[in-house]
Amino acid sequence: MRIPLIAGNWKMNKSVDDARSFMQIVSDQLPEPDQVETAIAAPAILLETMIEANGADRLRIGAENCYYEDAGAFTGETSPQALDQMGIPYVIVGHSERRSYFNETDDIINRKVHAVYRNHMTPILCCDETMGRLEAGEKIHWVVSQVTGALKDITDAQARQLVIAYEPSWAIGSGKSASADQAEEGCYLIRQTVADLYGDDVANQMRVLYGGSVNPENISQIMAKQNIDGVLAGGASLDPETFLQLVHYQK
Ligand SMILES: O=C[C@H](O)COP(=O)(O)O
Repeated sequence: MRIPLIAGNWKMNKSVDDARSFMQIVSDQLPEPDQVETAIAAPAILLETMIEANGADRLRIGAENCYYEDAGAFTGETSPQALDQMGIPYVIVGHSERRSYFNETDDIINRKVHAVYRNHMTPILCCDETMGRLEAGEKIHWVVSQVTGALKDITDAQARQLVIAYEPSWAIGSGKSASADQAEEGCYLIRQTVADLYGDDVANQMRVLYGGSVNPENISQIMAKQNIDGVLAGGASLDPETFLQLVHYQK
């Protein structure tokens, strides 16, 4: 059984004080992780504050990015080894904002996926898709090539733990979510790609999330789809009450 994962990605939107007060509000209102797993990915500079404030320890505190080397002369980068030492379970890799603003290629993303696994964490691998590619009928090729590129030389055992998020760029921050059917189509395509690479058993264990303008009104329809195991929410994860509504989408 795949446990649902409701994850937030704060991006670069919160101060240390914001992070602390968010944790004070949500940390004792979250479900048991074996029912619904909850996570927030935050900038590295906020992680220590969040860990300290994670009272009931139910929220998984993830990182938004890391470098692909463990240590060395890489000014300004975040060490995956240090994240592991902090007890961080998840790292987002390959978000479309990293691909477009920081020129991250499939090769860089693949190196980061390896670095995350090497340091005992799990990547939340993001795959995007632009409206132009959708309209040009290139969606399948584009999604397949991102998944295949990111997973080069990743083992079956590693792929089994993987989380992949389908995040169409046109739905991110636009207020226009993909429909539940479109989200399901993208997530199905990702699962099929993993099945082609690693077999059905691995593909059926791996969790696939949808991200792009998820909110408390649309989450139930999205979560009802067969191939969608959770969401990666940006804007809707910033406000503690809204995040709690996402987390309790079944109520
Ligand atoms: O990682 C999260 C996505 O970029 C979605 O962001 P959004 O929910 O603000 O559209």
